[in-house]
Amino acid sequence: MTEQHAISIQNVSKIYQGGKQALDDVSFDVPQGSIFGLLGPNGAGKSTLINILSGMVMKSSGSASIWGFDLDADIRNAKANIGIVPQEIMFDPFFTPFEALELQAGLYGVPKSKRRSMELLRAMRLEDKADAYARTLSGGMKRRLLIAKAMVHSPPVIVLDEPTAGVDIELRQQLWEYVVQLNKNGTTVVLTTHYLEEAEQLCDEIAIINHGKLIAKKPTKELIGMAREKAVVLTVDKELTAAPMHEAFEKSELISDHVVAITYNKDRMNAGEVLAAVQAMGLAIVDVTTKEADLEDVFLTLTSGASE
Ligand SMILES: Nc1ncnc2c1ncn2[C@@H]1O[C@H](COP(=O)(O)OP(=O)(O)OP(=O)(O)O)[C@@H](O)[C@H]1O
Repeated sequence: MTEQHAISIQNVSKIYQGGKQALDDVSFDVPQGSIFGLLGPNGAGKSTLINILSGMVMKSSGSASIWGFDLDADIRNAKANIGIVPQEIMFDPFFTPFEALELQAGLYGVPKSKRRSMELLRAMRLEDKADAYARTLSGGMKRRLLIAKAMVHSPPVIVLDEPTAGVDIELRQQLWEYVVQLNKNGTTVVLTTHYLEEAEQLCDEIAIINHGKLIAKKPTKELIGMAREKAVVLTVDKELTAAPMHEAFEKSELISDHVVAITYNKDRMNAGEVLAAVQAMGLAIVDVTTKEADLEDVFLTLTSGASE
């Protein structure tokens, strides 16, 4: 058994009945101890991949292992080492949160002495709802209960599929704080999210899937470094009737009479050269702000480029 990867995915493909190819030869590893982001536009294949890991969807080919246990050869141990928080909220409405956790722990064969239902409810700030019916919980509370459910068997890897979809900002912040805490305590966290800003802040490493294919997998900082386009916003001394254009600029847009936003390719020129080109057009520069690339830029560039 190899222990260096929390999850290893090798050449995994999935073709659903009816012929839809949701995953096409996807391979990547999730390092132990990381917070790993799995990003992609709607329908990219993220849920399919997560459902394969949870055993809910059968892959068509390839192999995968969790904490070193092969999904095909040793599904029991593979499952024992992962906790999956699904995208959809599903509960038996007649159980209380405490009962739901006890039941889940029972399903995983966690002995009574090792159960930590109250501890998990406290961590998810649900202790005062321990004995309420699940159907009386708010959407955010249900989502937190789902996270607690995925943790009953103390798995070293937890996967959160869009955990903050439809959750208000304050609660999102709380959920992420808990995720960070969980990770600090040694749990490897894999998450899918549409909120690129959150992925950028939280994740050590990010994989991007588009149309079933892995199109990037890098440490977050490197991925952001892949953005080629940078922008400067210049305030000039003269009133502008048209945006100053130069063949080396990617784009030039008039923001107001005196302000122009210029996008350039950082491989072709630097900010100094952009300023020099504008000055050479007879304009004096009064003020400059630069815009750093973020994950959103990279994401859009990669996902639009790979769609052909
Ligand atoms: N059971 C199924 N049968 C046939 N096609 C499916 C099935 N489940 C998903 N698909 C298709 O496979 C593709 C990938 O879907 P998947 O749900 O994995 O994407 P996703 O990246 O998780 O998207 P989202 O962010 O919207 O959840 C989509 O085109 C989807 O319509």
